Amino acid sequence: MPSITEQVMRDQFDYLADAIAQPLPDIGGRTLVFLGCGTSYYLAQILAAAANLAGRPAIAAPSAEWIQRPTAYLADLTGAMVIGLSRSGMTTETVNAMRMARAGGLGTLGISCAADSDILGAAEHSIYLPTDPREGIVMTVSASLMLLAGLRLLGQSVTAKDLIVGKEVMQAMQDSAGLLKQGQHLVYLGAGPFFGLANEGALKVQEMSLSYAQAFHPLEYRHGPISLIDEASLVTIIYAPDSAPEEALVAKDVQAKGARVIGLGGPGDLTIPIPDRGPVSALIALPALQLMGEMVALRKNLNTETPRHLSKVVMLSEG
Ligand SMILES: N[C@@H]1[C@@H](O)[C@H](O)[C@@H](COP(=O)(O)O)O[C@@H]1O
Repeated sequence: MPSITEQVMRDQFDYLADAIAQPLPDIGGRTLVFLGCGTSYYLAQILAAAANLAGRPAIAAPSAEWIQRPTAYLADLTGAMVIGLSRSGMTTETVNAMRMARAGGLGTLGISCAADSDILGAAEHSIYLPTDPREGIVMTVSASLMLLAGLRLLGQSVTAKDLIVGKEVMQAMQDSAGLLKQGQHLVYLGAGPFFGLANEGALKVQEMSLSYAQAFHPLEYRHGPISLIDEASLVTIIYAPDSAPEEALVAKDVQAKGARVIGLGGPGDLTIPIPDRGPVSALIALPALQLMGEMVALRKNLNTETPRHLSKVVMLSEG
């Protein structure tokens, strides 16, 4: 019988189908600042890249960084719209960043999966995305829901077909079971909008399976980190269609040094085809990376319902 975490991952497509046509606020033409913590920050990275690719200036920053030093990220804040992502809507740094932005006269939009949460109350505009109540500490369906809403906000249309393909890609990830081994060094590589996705793949497998994982831009990996590659390495590459030939060379390079490769949208020991849907491909691939985290955890006999040292919300105590 699948674990609850796996069941929630598999059922996420029903929640996504419900959210696919949800009305969203108009965010105008301002510079966008996407903020979040943990998974929500990595979604921010994907969305900022997607916005820039669509001709819309945007940055992503961890909420805590934005509170402390916004001008280290954006010199001129005039007219910016700050978009805070938070499943719980209660993460202290993200809520405070939203309050600070609003007090400073910036536009604010909160995206959350918790109705009546602080972030939704703090922002001028809000998007509430009902999520699966069975979702545990590790964020899965909510991450996909916030990514879906963010992509749609940027004018990307996500279709029912995209969700079907996402389900197929997740199913295909099952075939990676033969590549998973104890004590593996896990690496996730992705370019452009897929860099945030690589970060999220690495975070997921760390949270779920207590495995050491790293994420890099594909061609950056050869500039030092490749020294760690050996027979115990499993490298997952989310191929960007416009740089896939170069990324395939990285795959060959790490394979020659003993690593096995999972290629999402490109060559590897296991290749999982992904259609070229621009940044929407990040949403198509996300559930598969979540499933991979669960598969690695199961191999280590870990229960992902109770991940070590983690809680669903991290709040900084007062004083
Ligand atoms: N362990 C969780 C992470 O998994 C999550 O990504 C982060 C952001 O949570 P939220 O989106 O609710 O702000 O909080 C905690 O750190």
